[in-house]
Amino acid sequence: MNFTKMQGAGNDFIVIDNMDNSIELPAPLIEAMCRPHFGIGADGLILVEPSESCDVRMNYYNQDGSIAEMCGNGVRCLAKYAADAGIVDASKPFEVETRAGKIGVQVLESYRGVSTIRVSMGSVSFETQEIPVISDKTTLLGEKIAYKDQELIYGCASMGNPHMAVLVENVDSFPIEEVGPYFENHPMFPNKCNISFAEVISPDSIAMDTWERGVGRTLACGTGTCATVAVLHRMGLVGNKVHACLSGGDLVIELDGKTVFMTGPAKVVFTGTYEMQVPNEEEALFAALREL
Ligand SMILES: N[C@@H](CCC[C@H](N)C(=O)O)C(=O)O
Repeated sequence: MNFTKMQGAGNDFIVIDNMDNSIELPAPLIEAMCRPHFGIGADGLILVEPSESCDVRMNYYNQDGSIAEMCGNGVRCLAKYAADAGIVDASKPFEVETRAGKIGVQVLESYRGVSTIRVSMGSVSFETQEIPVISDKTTLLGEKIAYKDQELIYGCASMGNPHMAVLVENVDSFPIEEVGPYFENHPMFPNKCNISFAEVISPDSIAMDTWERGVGRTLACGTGTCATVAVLHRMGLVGNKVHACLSGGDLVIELDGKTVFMTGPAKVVFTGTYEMQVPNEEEALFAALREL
């Protein structure tokens, strides 16, 4: 199977052309392809598909093979792929269909293989029912929650997928690997949750990292950054244009009412062919074949 490996701010994806709708990938096969060291290795897998309502469709899967409604860094990579392959005319803005709705995309510039892409990410929602998060309250913004002997301040938001933003004093020393999975699988989140840890540096600058649902710690999360900036803005901690410094790169987030815009990079890393019959992956392959 031919694929293109791409990354946006260090969040990496296997991108596969499915414009003829001929490819259906069972979850165990996606997991095998994304598995670091044994597979191609990626945080997620994107099938580039035709759309009836937009210029192109993003069919997104997490590293563990689970479906996600939306991926911010992934949509920039898909946009670059579609532009480079001539699937869309990138000289003007275009639209991408996702499970979270229509996303507006504009390729701002391409320089030395890196495209800078501005994405209209749609509306943020703070409604607990929409996120979803189980609570008596209609929104959770600036709430306190206990973790072991600590009291953490957090807020929740949806960018089509669920997010919890936790305020931390120092993102580099915070035990993300421990706290991330605890909240990802917390009973308050019926669909699990992406957990971002944010340090406010100034009203227009934050440092953050995300523990992603279905993946683990990643170098950047686009929807997580949008949700976190929106939560921090509602808590009065940042303005409406914020520079986010993530482990894998930087994103700029702008808020216009409830609409969120994200600007960041997208790059092709390499192209290749995935050999399906690798001995170490026999079990995953058999499981995948059983599902076909
Ligand atoms: N990396 C992404 C988010 C991918 C989906 C997420 N793990 C989920 O399950 O919702 C991004 O850049 O937004």
